[in-house]
Amino acid sequence: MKDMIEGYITADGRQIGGVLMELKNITLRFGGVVAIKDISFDIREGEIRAIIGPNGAGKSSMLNVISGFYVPTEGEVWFRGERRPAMRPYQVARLGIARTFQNIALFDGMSVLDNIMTGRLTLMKSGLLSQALWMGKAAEEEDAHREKVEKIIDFLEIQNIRKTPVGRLPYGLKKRVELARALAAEPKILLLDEPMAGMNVEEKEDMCRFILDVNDEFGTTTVLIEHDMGVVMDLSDRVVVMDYGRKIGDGPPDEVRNNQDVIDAYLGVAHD
Ligand SMILES: Nc1ncnc2c1ncn2[C@@H]1O[C@H](COP(=O)(O)OP(=O)(O)OP(=O)(O)O)[C@@H](O)[C@H]1O
Repeated sequence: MKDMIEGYITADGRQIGGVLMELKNITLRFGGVVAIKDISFDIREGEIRAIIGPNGAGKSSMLNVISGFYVPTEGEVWFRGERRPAMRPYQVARLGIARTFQNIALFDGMSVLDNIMTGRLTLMKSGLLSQALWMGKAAEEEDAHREKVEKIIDFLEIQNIRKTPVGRLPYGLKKRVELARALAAEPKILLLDEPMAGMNVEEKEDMCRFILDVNDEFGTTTVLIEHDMGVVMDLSDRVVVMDYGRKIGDGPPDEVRNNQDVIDAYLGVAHD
């Protein structure tokens, strides 16, 4: 039963909370190209929210608006009850929004552990200078960060590769390390840009399980773009459907699946 203020209980019995982020009448233009046209929707605490649509529909642009990387040409982004001003990416990271990318963005020469540690940089209080002047405190802080990171490593079952340079890992594991790094930032909202792209069936199953487990264990609000409809239908609580920059559907997977506009625009179209 849905309640606009308090949230709702999902079919599988999870409690979804109140509105965490609200996108209000978002329009985004790149010169003459209108990537997003007057779209509004919200993201609730604890929810897995998918954004789907054909190629060029505006999904990545929308993810970049949510992350704060793009400032919308028109419209407002509200986060935790306040209008979010234009911000620099590091300021957004401090607000608690972490993401993974369509193309993996990890440091190939660094170990899995060190890559994941970089996810905690925005949470670290002691910089280089304080480390030099006040070693004890900085070391203590680093221990605490390592402990958090080790927990995530255990949770995502990557203990056996923690010292391996990321460049040597197969694709599916790299994606899992990326997820681990995003989680290391303890995000309020986790943004996943095509987390299953390029994966085989087994890797997809693993990734699905981890996304659900993360949501279950940490209550992480998750927004994901995904092309694999099976994955979207299995994973998400609510789905926004975009086509040519417009929103043509918004609701639980079953509702969206039966929406004729969506069938015409997306489900009926062959996709890679
Ligand atoms: N930086 C940019 N400069 C100019 N046009 C852009 C830019 N980014 C996106 N666009 C245009 O905006 C529209 C939406 O693109 P976007 O990448 O958001 O779609 P998408 O749904 O994520 O596509 P895909 O599924 O192929 O990744 C497209 O017409 C694209 O060419």
